[in-house]
Amino acid sequence: MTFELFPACEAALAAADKLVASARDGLRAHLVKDGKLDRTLMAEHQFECHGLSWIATYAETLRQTLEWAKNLSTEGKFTELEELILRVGFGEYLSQMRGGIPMSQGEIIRPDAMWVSIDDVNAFGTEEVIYLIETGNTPENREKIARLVEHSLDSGEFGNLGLDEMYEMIRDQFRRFANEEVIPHAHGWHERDDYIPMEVIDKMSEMGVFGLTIPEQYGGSELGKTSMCIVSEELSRGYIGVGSLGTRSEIAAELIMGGGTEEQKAQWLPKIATGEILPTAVFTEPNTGSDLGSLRTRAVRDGDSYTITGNKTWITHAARADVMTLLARTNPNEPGYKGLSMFLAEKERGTEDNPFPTDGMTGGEIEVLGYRGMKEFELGFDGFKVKAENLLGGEEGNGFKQLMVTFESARIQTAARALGVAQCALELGLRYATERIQFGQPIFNFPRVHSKIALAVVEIMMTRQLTYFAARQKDEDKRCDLEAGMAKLLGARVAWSTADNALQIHGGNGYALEYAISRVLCDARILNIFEGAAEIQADVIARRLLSEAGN
Ligand SMILES: Cc1cc2nc3c(=O)[nH]c(=O)nc-3n(C[C@H](O)[C@H](O)[C@H](O)COP(=O)(O)OP(=O)(O)OC[C@H]3O[C@@H](n4cnc5c(N)ncnc54)[C@H](O)[C@@H]3O)c2cc1C
Repeated sequence: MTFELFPACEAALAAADKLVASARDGLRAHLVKDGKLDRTLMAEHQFECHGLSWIATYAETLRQTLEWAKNLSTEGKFTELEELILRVGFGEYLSQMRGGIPMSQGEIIRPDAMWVSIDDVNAFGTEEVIYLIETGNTPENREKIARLVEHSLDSGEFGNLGLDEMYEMIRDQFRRFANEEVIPHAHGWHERDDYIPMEVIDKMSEMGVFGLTIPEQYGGSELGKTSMCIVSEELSRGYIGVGSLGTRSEIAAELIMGGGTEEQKAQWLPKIATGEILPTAVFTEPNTGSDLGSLRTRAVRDGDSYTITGNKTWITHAARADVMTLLARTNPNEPGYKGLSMFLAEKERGTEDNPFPTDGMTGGEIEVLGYRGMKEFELGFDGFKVKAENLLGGEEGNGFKQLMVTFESARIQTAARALGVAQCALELGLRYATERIQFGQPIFNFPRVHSKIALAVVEIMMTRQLTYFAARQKDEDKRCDLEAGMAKLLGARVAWSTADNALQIHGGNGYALEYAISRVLCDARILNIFEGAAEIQADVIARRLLSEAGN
């Protein structure tokens, strides 16, 4: 049977939503005690709960992909490539929802594991779902996509992103910047473990990267999160380190906007917006990563200052930063989140020879696989002073709450960085596949090679639409923690799988340090770890989905 494409996708989406509801109900039937979600039971059944997060993420991704396609169609811009992306994307994700979704390599979640009844699994197999699965991710469609993007390296056209003119202009500007100022140098910076040169950061300041989302009143461009996504993706396509330079400014600005006093906003935001001061985010400790609520670094009030004592680790760009958004415990009698406060801790910018010149603070570099260009440090604080006026919001005990307000933006931005890394890997894989000759022809001609390219084109576009959706929600002041978490979760997986597949396309050369894809693989790996590790992200999403349905 043949169906009209959009109505078939609508019907399949309705079936997908029912499957998600069935998984959620199945889980709740096992995890709710006395009408309340039992956290201990939830922890015991983490695999199943995280499965719910993944199928819900797939359903939301399909919804946003269909919205994108319909909007393009209305504007007369729905060409063969976008139609193929929609077809392959729906076919593949529906098929995985029925048969099993990879939460990580080897961890496949299937409906029956979430107590979805066999009847509900069968009900998911509607005529439209079967039609889309059978006609979607076929070898013919993958080859057509591959042929349509085969010569797209110069134009950067891998399907219409669905952006309006203003966003396209921003994208163009940053794409050119990445092509000219970043890509030619990125691999050298990585190989030598160099800092990204200050001249590059200065140019980014001039282009307004650090003040993109800061209100005009404080010297920013007040452009919103969609612009932030576009800029972060294009810069990260050049190099993840460059795309991540804005992350700390974004976190600091969000913290100050959300929790700062008027004086703090006036003092800090204009300088962050212009790039005059570079912030760093100081949260993680040697014994405290995902479980931030138990962190131990102490801040003790002593007249008009606080004295900080403790150890932090994994602090990105710490030496070159001018201010630290530092989370510390002000109330030792309150062991959880409530005892934490956030500080805007000033420090002197370090140099290569003297990275940590400020009194009361020491640091040592952590050597890393990828994500270089800013360097990572462990920090020691012993008698380090912060002015009392630099307690964020002027009131103790709000640090974790203030940080939580920034999670949505930070996750959207990280999803965008993941998309940039994935796009970079896709382009490297495509270039190599079209240039490398084996058995008398470009390896691109072999289905197992061009399929990898085609599926990357599809998944990147779908994840992009989910990320843009979260950004739009944020711009409209709507709660979007769920969508932001989903975009981050999926984006990190797509970045990793695309980088891994692109390296595979390079064969042995991909394993050589001199080839850029070796770096991109290492860069992609971090995305599943920071800004909420994949397991934590899935847990947060599951908790929200399971709680929403009842208590
Ligand atoms: C390159 C890099 C840069 C970073 N930059 C910064 C920075 O600038 N500032 C900063 O403060 N921090 C930074 N971090 C730290 C980062 O945020 C943490 O690594 C992250 O929060 C995870 O914490 P952890 O490493 O202690 O892992 P852990 O929390 O020990 O987790 C280890 C593993 O166990 C899993 N796990 C933990 N708890 C659970 C659970 N309840 N259920 C299921 N699985 C669980 C995790 O998902 C993970 O896979 C950076 C880290 C890296 C590697």
